[in-house]
Amino acid sequence: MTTSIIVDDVSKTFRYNAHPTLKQVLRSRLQRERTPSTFKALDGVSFEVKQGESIGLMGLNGSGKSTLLKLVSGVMRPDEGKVLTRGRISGLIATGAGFHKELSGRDNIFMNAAMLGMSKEETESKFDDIAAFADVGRFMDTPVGNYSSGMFARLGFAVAVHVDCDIFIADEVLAVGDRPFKKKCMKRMREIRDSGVTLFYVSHSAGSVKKMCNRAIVLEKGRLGFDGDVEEAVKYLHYDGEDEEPDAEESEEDERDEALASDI
Ligand SMILES: Nc1ncnc2c1ncn2[C@@H]1O[C@H](COP(=O)(O)OP(=O)(O)OP(=O)(O)O)[C@@H](O)[C@H]1O
Repeated sequence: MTTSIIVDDVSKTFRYNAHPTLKQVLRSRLQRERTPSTFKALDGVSFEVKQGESIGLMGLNGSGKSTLLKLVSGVMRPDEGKVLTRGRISGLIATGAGFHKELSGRDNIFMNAAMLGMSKEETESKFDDIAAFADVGRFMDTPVGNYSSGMFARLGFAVAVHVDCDIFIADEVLAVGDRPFKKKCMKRMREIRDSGVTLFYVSHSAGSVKKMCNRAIVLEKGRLGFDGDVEEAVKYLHYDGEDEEPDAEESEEDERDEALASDI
């Protein structure tokens, strides 16, 4: 099987406060603070993905999932290590990313599609399908600055799922959007997965990862905690003593996802 993604010993460092005020700088000097100003959001992460694998990316808040996806999609570069990908990448990394608030939904579809590598002709030929998927109705010609967060997600996801790609990245897909839209997204992602596209799917819900993915990667404070079978990954996360409270939320979310998945 062809290799789709190689992540080789990747690290990414951020500053805690990239733009401190003069007052903050002076205070920290006067108090001779020795707190570190940087931290590693990703620390020596390595794995390989074969074409057609569906990966569930899991981990607690702030563990580095979105950062990893940004590196895989090329939105960011690693400070150390390398990321190699094969083929065209599509997906939704952050709701509303790449949208111009003053432009209408229609104009943003063309602009977003161009950013994902689609020609104007290709977008024109798929426009009706994209608009039907987004289902924002008469708001299509309204500036997207007036859209709700759910409408943003609809538009972004509608464009992303109509790109012929080799790797599909889905972050925050189910975080916004109403139930019918989530259902539509899950169904479409399954179709994308079944067509042989490599799927990278971020979720806090064990239920939807089990349904959608054949492998799971768990990040823990920027490090690779687990890489392998989805069921094992879920057990691994539940055995983590820090996760008592989220377990309860997760089971509620799981129930909703179970219901969604069985609806499909
Ligand atoms: N551009 C940035 N500048 C500074 N810190 C950042 C930046 N992007 C992410 N971080 C920090 O890096 C860490 C990892 O963030 P990331 O968004 O990758 O986590 P996550 O696992 O996706 O979290 P969540 O589940 O909450 O979405 C967090 O502490 C976050 O505050």
